[in-house]
Amino acid sequence: MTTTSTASARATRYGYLGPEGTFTQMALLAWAESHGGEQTAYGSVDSALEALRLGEIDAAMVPIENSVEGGVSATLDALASGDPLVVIGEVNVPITFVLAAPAGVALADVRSVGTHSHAWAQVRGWMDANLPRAAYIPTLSTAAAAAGLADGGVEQGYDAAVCAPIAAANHGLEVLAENIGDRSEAVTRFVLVARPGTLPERTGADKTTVMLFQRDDRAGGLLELLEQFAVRGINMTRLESRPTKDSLGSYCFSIDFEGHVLDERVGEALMGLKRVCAEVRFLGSYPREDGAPVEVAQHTSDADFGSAREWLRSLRRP
Ligand SMILES: O=C(O)C(=O)C[C@]1(C(=O)O)C=C[C@@H](O)C=C1
Repeated sequence: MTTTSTASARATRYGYLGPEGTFTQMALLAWAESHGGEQTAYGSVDSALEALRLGEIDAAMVPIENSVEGGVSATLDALASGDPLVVIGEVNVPITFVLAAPAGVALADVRSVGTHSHAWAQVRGWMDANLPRAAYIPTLSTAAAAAGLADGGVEQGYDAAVCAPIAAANHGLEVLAENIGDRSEAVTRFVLVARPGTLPERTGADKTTVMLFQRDDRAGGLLELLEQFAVRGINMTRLESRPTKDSLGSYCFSIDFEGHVLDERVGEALMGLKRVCAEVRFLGSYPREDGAPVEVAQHTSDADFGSAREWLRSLRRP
């Protein structure tokens, strides 16, 4: 765990998936440009979120979703259980990978490659074409893979690392190949997570994240959840199922959707979900990074919900 301070008076204490040189740190540095703060690197998503739950830090930056490989299970699972946490912001980072190795190692010498599982999934095509026999060694982050090579790397059990260019430079590694990602436009979305008690203001360009646990397994059960969004004109931006870990075939659903808990249609949808689900874990409402305003579907504005509620009140108290 390493701490770097970038601001003065009562700095916010941020944690991130480290060590230095991860894409997660890039996300936090982008956030810190406008928010300042003190930064502490943790070895895993779990340890960063544990430190947050224990109050050692005020917020943690963690990866949640990649445009090529999808959801980051470690983050989704850590948010689904344990003391509640909420997302208060998001940062999208374009992903560029290099293959790096200590001086003297040539591409032809590489028999094994260390990196994070999400990074490996994004360079699989390049590996098949260029190092088809290389063994994959999983590491806790791309920067941890680079750090493991810094002292020769023999005991790490791999010859080269897939990492960000900055991680290769930080550890004095040589770049054997650049831009090895299979999709040049790959992006990872990171979320800044805090303890409950902070609700970012409604901006009109917001997202909300929830984790839904069903009451029972029956035909139409998922449809019942989804129609809570559909009938209120709410657009989902991510939907994933994760095992509840209780038994085989038991799943919960991690969902991001457009809108803020203070929007009437979102409030109504959350109440609908609360009625039909065994548990609704509210994981925060926060501004979208791209600032794209939510398109409010016909008959689903705050005014529409407000006048319908007034009408009902008039019927109940004639
Ligand atoms: O290992 C890192 O550098 C990370 O920040 C983690 C992570 C991820 O979990 O997806 C972030 C971005 C890349 O897609 C690969 C790995």
